[in-house]
Amino acid sequence: MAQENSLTAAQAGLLTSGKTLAEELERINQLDHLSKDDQLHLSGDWVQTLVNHVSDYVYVKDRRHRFVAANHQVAFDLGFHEPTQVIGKTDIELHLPDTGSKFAAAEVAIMASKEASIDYEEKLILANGKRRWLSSSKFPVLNDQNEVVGIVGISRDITERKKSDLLQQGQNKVLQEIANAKPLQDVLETLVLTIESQMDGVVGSVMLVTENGKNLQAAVAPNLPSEYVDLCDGLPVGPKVGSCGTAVYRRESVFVENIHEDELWEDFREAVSRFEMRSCWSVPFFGKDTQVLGTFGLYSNEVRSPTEHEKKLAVEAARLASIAVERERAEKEIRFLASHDVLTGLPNRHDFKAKLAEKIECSRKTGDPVAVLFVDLDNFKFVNDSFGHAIGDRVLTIVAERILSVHDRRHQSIRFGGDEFVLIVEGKDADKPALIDLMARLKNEITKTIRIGDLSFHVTCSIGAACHPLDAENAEQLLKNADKAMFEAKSQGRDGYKVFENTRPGTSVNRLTLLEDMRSGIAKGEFHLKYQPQYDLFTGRIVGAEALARWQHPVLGELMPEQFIPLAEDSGLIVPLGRWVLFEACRQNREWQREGLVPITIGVNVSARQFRDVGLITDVRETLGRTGLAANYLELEVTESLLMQNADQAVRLMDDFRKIGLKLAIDDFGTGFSSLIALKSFPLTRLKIDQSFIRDLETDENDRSIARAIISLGRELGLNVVAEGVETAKQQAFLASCKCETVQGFHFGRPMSAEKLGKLLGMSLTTINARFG
Ligand SMILES: Nc1nc2c(ncn2[C@@H]2O[C@H](COP(=O)(O)O[C@H]3[C@@H](O)[C@H](n4cnc5c(=O)[nH]c(N)nc54)O[C@@H]3COP(=O)(O)O)[C@@H](O)[C@H]2O)c(=O)[nH]1
Repeated sequence: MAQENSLTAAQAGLLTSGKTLAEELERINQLDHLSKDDQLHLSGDWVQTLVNHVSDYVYVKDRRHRFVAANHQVAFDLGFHEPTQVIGKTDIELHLPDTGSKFAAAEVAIMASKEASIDYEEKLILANGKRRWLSSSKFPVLNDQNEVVGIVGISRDITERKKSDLLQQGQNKVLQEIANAKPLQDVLETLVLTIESQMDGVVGSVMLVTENGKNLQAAVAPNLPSEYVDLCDGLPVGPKVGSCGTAVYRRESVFVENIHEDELWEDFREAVSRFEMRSCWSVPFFGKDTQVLGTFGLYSNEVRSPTEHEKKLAVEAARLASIAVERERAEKEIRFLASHDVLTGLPNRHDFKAKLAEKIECSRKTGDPVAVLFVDLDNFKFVNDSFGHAIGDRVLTIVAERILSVHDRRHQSIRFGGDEFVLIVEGKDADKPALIDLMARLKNEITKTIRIGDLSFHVTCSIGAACHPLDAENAEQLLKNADKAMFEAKSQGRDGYKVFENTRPGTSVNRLTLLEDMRSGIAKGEFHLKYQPQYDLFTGRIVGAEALARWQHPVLGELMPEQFIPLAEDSGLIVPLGRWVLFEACRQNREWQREGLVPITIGVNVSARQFRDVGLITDVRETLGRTGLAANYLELEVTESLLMQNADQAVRLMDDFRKIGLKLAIDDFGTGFSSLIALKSFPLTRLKIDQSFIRDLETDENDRSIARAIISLGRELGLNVVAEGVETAKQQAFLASCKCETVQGFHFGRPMSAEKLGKLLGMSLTTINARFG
């Protein structure tokens, strides 16, 4: 008995601590002396005692779900004082309808199956709106006939654990969504819902700060009334703009306990009076650069401050919001960088064809034309070489800005490559007359003076346009044709514009094809030289000839330098082509000499790209060596602008050429910007007056003055002066009156074959010099 009693007592939790085993046994032995009544109490009520003191809910319900027995915890949490107050009632009567029905449904299933349900989760919302999660185990109670008479159950409140799980899951979900690059809205919504799951009667929102830092924009507020969200959207940031606007302004958390009384809400009190929220707590969040990105707001329907736990949650939420926003911005930045040119900020050629194809598709439906404009800066390398890449970059930025200003950003402008820009023009502006007007405006704007620091200069450009459906069916063709038109504009002397003309189908010039043709054409010997004679104006003798390249294209026929030299210069092919010209001109000149003809100087044009090529001096030396031509019969013609690109280097190279004994002529003199001081330092032998001053000599007094000045300047500097482009006897007479020594032009002879010039050189002076009579 003592044994039984001791077990019963131990089970009832009466084994007291701090006693030795012997003492305990002695104490239990004494229980024998208890009264029968006490013994009854101890043996019967221990269950009741236990049940009433556990924090779990313990209950028995009959077949109709009415409480038959319940412990104190059930009664208290349902708002009663005594368990007897719940007896006879059902969950549907005791809980909100939804919660009550869910309990009943689960118990119906247990009774029907006669199977216990162990440790399953139940969620309930209490009458005060608070949420609870229970872990319940319910057992069917069977009578002797094995019929269900009710259930007995025990439920444990696992709300805290559940919230902690939900928080953990929510945080993981947010981080996963960030890692998976989910849209920002989705991530922020998960975040808000996660935080809301932790608090009763509280809803959240995320407001973002606009790019200019001056306003708030509602990002997400899934459980706030949409009218309220609309009210907040666009609010300014300021010292007294509710909780959020002020938190951003102060760059610190703002916890407003009562929005109906706090002065920060004074200006919005009336507007928010129709909504339920009573307090608002806002925690701003920051980017890595310490700039405020937005704020995490919590609204409670009670007048109160947040608990310490709630504050921590809001701060954690703000931290996650900042990660999400920063990630989104970084991604936007990456996307922007992938599709835009960093220097000018314009879209780059990425996706260009797809975009153009889309516009063409659209134009097919609407019937409106689409045009492509190809803008290419002329001699942009000159800018880079002369002023350095930093200035070159600045020029490109200025050009991009100018392009945008011309059409007021109405058309998509793309930086297509180094110094190439492409515009997609839509609607009425894509009609040909409007296109021409647009190109003229673009050209005028781009060529305006550029001022960077102390520098002041111009860049010119060549523009081509092609239009869908007139000139091309698809995006690729449209771009190609605009490029061709641009190339035509370049070929016609640069600084111009051209609309595509499909006059010679199959034979029109395509830059890329032409480039390939040129590469193979050099190897196949498709190039030849023509020679234009230069005469001594007083003796009538041929004293020199200028070698001028021609290309016998297998399909296009004979091409003039203007049709291929710019492309050769841009592509670098001018170096091998120039090497061939140099060799051929020297070889031919030496051959005339071997034939016993009067020795003359042969002039060879050298472009800027060749001049920069470190191998030029070696090429010249080798050419002279291989052909056997004496250096004083070779003259290199360089342009004024070429010399000025890098005057110091030019002087050094020219000195080297002079040391070999070469002659050096400055071509197109008068069109560039060489200063007289610079001119003095170049070891030149000859000035060639540009054709543009000769053309109008008869009518233009200014041109006459310039020509006269150049001739006298040359004389002063001890240089021979050649007037080129002489077409009339009057021009010849004027030049003679100025004592210009040498002339070249159609009036005396067009560029001709080597054979023809050889014959001229072999003729007697009287025959050939009729014009000098
Ligand atoms: N780097 C290289 N440039 C070259 C080479 N071969 C030619 N060129 C350059 O191409 C430009 C055009 O040359 P071309 O079409 O041959 O024209 C020359 C003459 O035909 C023309 N000319 C001569 N006299 C007259 C005239 O009385 N009237 C008139 N309208 N044109 C005339 O002028 C061109 C020669 O000019 P210039 O070179 O300035 O002396 C030309 O600029 C060549 O430089 C090459 O191999 N490499």
